[in-house]
Amino acid sequence: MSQVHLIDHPLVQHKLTLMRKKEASTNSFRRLLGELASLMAYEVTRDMAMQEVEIETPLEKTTGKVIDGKKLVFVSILRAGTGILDGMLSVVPGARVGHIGLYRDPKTLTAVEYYFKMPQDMHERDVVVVDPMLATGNSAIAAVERLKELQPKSIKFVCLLTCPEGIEAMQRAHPDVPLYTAAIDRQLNEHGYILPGLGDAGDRIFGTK
Ligand SMILES: O=P(O)(O)OC[C@H]1O[C@H](OP(=O)(O)OP(=O)(O)O)[C@H](O)[C@@H]1O
Ligand SMILES: O=c1cc[nH]c(=O)[nH]1
Ligand SMILES: [Mg+2]
Repeated sequence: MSQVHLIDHPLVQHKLTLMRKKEASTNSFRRLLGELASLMAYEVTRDMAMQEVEIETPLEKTTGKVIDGKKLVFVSILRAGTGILDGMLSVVPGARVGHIGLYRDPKTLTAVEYYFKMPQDMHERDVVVVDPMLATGNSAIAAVERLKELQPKSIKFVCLLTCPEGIEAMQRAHPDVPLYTAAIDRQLNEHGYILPGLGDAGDRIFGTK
């Protein structure tokens, strides 16, 4: 069973509440998502591998620890993943980036792939997949399935919001992939939207509705 990390830090919860409000403008929704993603990056990268390097301060030689950001790949599920990606990159600017284009068929709610581009040597890399919403789980499950074909060292999944149905589906399909989320909402509605949720994440980030 995959671990579920609920990131309930007060700053994260505060920003999420502002984002949920229907009157939040595209501008503030996008800014808040970026800020939230930077905060979530702290939790997600907590166990990142470090290496010791020799450095010199103005006073003497010493050693310090650094991360190897290049081994980390953020994989954004288009479109809405872009909103999280920017915030994560502001904290780990050296990370590589992959993109998977997926949209949900509105009738069947299955994920349809339209784009896939990853960095090379994925088998040497730790992957963090980002998408604000884990609803039915179909998109996340399809994205992780595709990534597993490339045999990365590890895969984590980060979202802003999920629900019991999404967690259960992901745990059934990919029990080895830990989930990070800022909230677990009540349920899905009949159109596969999370309740109370925040609406359509892609439309709210890009102002397309
Ligand atoms: O768990 P699921 O039921 O698959 O739903 C979640 C997916 O739905 C949204 O994308 P959408 O299909 O709206 O595409 P978009 O990002 O291009 O708007 C969201 O960003 C996820 O990718
Ligand atoms: O509530 C939801 C569910 C899927 N995708 C969204 O953008 N919002
Ligand atoms: Mg959408």
